[in-house]
Amino acid sequence: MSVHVLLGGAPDAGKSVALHTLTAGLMLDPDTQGLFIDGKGGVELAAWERVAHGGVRCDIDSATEGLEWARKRMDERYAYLSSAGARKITRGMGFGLLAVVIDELSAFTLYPDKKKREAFLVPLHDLGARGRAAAVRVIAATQKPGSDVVPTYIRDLFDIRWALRCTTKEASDTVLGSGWAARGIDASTIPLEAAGVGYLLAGRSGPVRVKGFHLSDAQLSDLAAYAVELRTATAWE
Ligand SMILES: Nc1ncnc2c1ncn2[C@@H]1O[C@H](COP(=O)(O)OP(=O)(O)OP(=O)(O)O)[C@@H](O)[C@H]1O
Repeated sequence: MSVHVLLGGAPDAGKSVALHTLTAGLMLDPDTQGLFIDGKGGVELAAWERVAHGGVRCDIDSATEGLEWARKRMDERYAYLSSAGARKITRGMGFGLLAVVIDELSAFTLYPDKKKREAFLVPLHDLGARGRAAAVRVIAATQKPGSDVVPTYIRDLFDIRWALRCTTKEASDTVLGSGWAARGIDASTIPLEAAGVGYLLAGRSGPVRVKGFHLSDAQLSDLAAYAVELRTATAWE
């Protein structure tokens, strides 16, 4: 099963809206735990603050600490699987999804301090590589999907890729995988005014042109408030 999602595209292509739509789908299940990391200083993911473990994390130290927290949860799940003789976390085992949502991944993958950058990349890679069986989902968006910006070994962990409008065919191919632009599937041909339109690669049949749902800021804050309400509902009963 495919799990991790990478969204790439030029400024104003519609990445944040798409990221929120996917996030809402996960966070409206009250069993989902969310880790939110915002490379844009908190402006993008602020709506999810109240359901974010430890709040929305903006600086690399708290982002890394959050990833290490998620990694511990993942290890606990693996320990459970091993004691239960099961291969993957499924409903009914008492664990919800663990969603790791990252906006502007490149703020961390390009962080100037190499030590801090690597401290961030190690748990991120581990969550990407081993998260599948442990019901951990990583969803990340970036304006700069190039291999010089997001290391290829990280990028390749994302099995669902959504290329919104890109500025060049190379950028489109970096999100989707090389060779698609030459075959006419090229997100740099998406018109400027077509925000939310992109090529979605999910599965074996190749990228499909899709338009994401447009979520207004008011709808987003309603959904986020509902996600909070769902988590406190039991306290009212
Ligand atoms: N699916 C959609 N349908 C219609 N309009 C959309 C859609 N998605 C986004 N938009 C509009 O496009 C504009 C840019 O969207 P958004 O902020 O998500 O882009 P972005 O790629 O995250 O930009 P940046 O990288 O600069 O933050 C906004 O005005 C938004 O309302």
